Amino acid sequence: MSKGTLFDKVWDLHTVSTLPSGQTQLFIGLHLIHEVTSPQAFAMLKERGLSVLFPERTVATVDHIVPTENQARPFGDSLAEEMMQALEQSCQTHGIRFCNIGSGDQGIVHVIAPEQGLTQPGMTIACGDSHTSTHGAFGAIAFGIGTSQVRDVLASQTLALAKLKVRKVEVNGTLPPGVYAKDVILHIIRKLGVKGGVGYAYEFAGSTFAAMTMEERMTVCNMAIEGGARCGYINPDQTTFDYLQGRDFAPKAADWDQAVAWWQSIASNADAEYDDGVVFAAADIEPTVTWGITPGQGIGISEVVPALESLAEDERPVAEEAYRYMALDPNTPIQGTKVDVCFIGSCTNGRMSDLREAAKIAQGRQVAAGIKAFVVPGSERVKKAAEAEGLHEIFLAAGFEWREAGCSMCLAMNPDKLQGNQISASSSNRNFKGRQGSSSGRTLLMSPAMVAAAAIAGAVTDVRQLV
Ligand SMILES: CC(C)[C@H](C(=O)O)[C@@H](O)C(=O)O
Ligand code: SF4
Repeated sequence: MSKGTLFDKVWDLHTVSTLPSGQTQLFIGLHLIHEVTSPQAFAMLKERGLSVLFPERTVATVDHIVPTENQARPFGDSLAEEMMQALEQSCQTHGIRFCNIGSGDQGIVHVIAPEQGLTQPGMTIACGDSHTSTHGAFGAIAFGIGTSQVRDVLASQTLALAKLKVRKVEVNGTLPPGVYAKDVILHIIRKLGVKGGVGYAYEFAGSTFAAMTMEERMTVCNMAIEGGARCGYINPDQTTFDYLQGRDFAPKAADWDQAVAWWQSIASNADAEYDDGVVFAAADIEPTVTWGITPGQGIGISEVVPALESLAEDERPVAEEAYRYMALDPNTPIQGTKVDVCFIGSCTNGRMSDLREAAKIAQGRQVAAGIKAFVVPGSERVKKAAEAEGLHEIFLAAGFEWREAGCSMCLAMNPDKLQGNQISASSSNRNFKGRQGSSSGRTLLMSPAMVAAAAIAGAVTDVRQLV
């Protein structure tokens, strides 16, 4: 087992007891909830006559079902309206802060907690959502949980968990222009596999991550789960502290210095021992695009869809399934693949810097004829900040639609859906079959700048020609 890592330190500090099962009873510092995975948990609580133990440690938002065009209540979709009402009611009953639509604080759960300064180094954070790994960017141990565990956290602020092993995933070097954090994580998942991280926490280390902004680090940690790692993290440093200082829920005055000292102390020791380690070079990473039906089926923009023979034996069945579903042929270039829809948003890439990079590509150019391109800010705050900077005007002038904040076509639990077998270029994190709202819809994952480039060209294109 690893020793002296941030993961070990934070885990040990939050251990309440060792259960007879051998599992750890772990204290959860921050519990984030949304409308999809909480209603049943609240219902289970009610059945047992239990209350929420620490309502002040729970924060709620609504994101998945939010319409990004017409937000008038009741929502057009009665199921969405029902989920919304259930969450509003539960928050009211239990005294939980709810970042509701129009509050100025609403947005995707993994966007709002960091931007409000709720996510801090050394915390344990849980949410009924797999992409909770995002918060690890701050040096928190953050992971997704199921509905019955949401119930457990509501009732006890603790969880019964088995400790993970720690793999150090090192990337060194400077990213070339046109290569982004998204490409780094798609590259890592491609190399280590979508199941490669099962049983592990990924510690992302090395000069490439050290040079990244917090938003870039969030993009990386967000997709740790797509590589099978339940959580991913980056040791807190000056970049982390600078991001946090002055945010609503960040420590203030004398508490700040004390907090920084503590945050520094929980970073992995120089001589920490890991269960495993891998090293990659930033120079080897190209703008990366998925061609298949798992986030691990990615290739560099200059590569061809891999031939079956070039793949490991255990990757072949899903590759064959992917050729059929995606209607893409092995040995053909991914560049030039025609797209129908271009989606910029999600908890992976719906933050300010993502919109800025996409806007740089869109500026002074036009979305190709017949392409539906739209931008969905990750939160109301992101939307407001982007508008203050005039980004919406750049997008609108280029022919993109500019929407309200939410998960939108990342998962299409709202009205934003692909039709038939449309292909989308998407800045989100999952390209599973049917993921974007049509059972035959197809998804190509890439960075937001690459999505903008695809919108302009009407096909998958190398953003490096446009930067
Ligand atoms: C709805 C929710 C449970 C789900 C998740 O856990 O990740 C969703 O956010 C997703 O991205 O598929
Ligand atoms: S944006 Fe997508 S990945 Fe993120 S929480 Fe929403 S549905 Fe899940």
